[in-house]
Amino acid sequence: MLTARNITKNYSNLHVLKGVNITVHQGEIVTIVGSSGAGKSTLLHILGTLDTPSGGEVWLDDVNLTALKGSLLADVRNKYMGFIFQFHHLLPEFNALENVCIPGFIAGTAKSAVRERAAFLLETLGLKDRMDHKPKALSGGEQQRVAVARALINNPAVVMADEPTGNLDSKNARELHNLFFELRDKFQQTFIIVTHNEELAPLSDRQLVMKDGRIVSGNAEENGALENIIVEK
Ligand SMILES: Nc1ncnc2c1ncn2[C@@H]1O[C@H](COP(=O)(O)OP(=O)(O)OP(=O)(O)O)[C@@H](O)[C@H]1O
Repeated sequence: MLTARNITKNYSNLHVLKGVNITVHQGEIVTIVGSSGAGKSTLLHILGTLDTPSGGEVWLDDVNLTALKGSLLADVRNKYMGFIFQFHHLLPEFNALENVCIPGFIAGTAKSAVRERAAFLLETLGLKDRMDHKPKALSGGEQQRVAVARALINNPAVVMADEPTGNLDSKNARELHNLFFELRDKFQQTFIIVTHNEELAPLSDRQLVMKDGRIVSGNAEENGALENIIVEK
């Protein structure tokens, strides 16, 4: 579904990504782990079209995302990708329901349909009684669940999460991880998650380990190791 081919990223003579290949399938939760500075966030941002690679291509099904520019790229990103960051980035002047609706309104979907889906998602995420609260009246875990609902509003092909539980205590982090697995099981939702969390990574469907700008394990298809593919499935 999402395929990255030979991705490189250079900042003048700093080679941050050195030829990364990835294929992510629908309904998979893929985690990207590795030491600080290995290139995880850079890779996630490139996969999510938030950053451009120096070389290589990112494809979503049969669309070459790397070739898209300007408002077309923004439209495709808003419609097919959801994002969750370490800090929720909810807009303080809007309540939970309104925050979740915003990417749906930007996508041009009928307002009533967006509101209905936002309410459904917030209810699914256990926030039925919190929909009209502004972010500052929500706990950290609740704020992050609103951010998850916002990421899901346009029914994205893939959700990219960069340290989504990095700012949560262990109980709230565990609850959010369980939510990702529920969303995968119920809706076949695909996630790519950069994480340092030692509980989440081993539970994911596939753990890609990055070292010094390369994926060094977890990428059975890249390595062509049939036995790894069989173990994973
Ligand atoms: N805009 C930039 N300009 C120059 N160097 C950058 C830029 N963005 C990232 N880097 C460098 O690229 C390398 C990889 O950064 P990246 O944030 O992808 O690492 P990471 O694996 O996500 O690390 P962490 O776990 O600490 O978040 C680092 O050496 C970083 O300093």
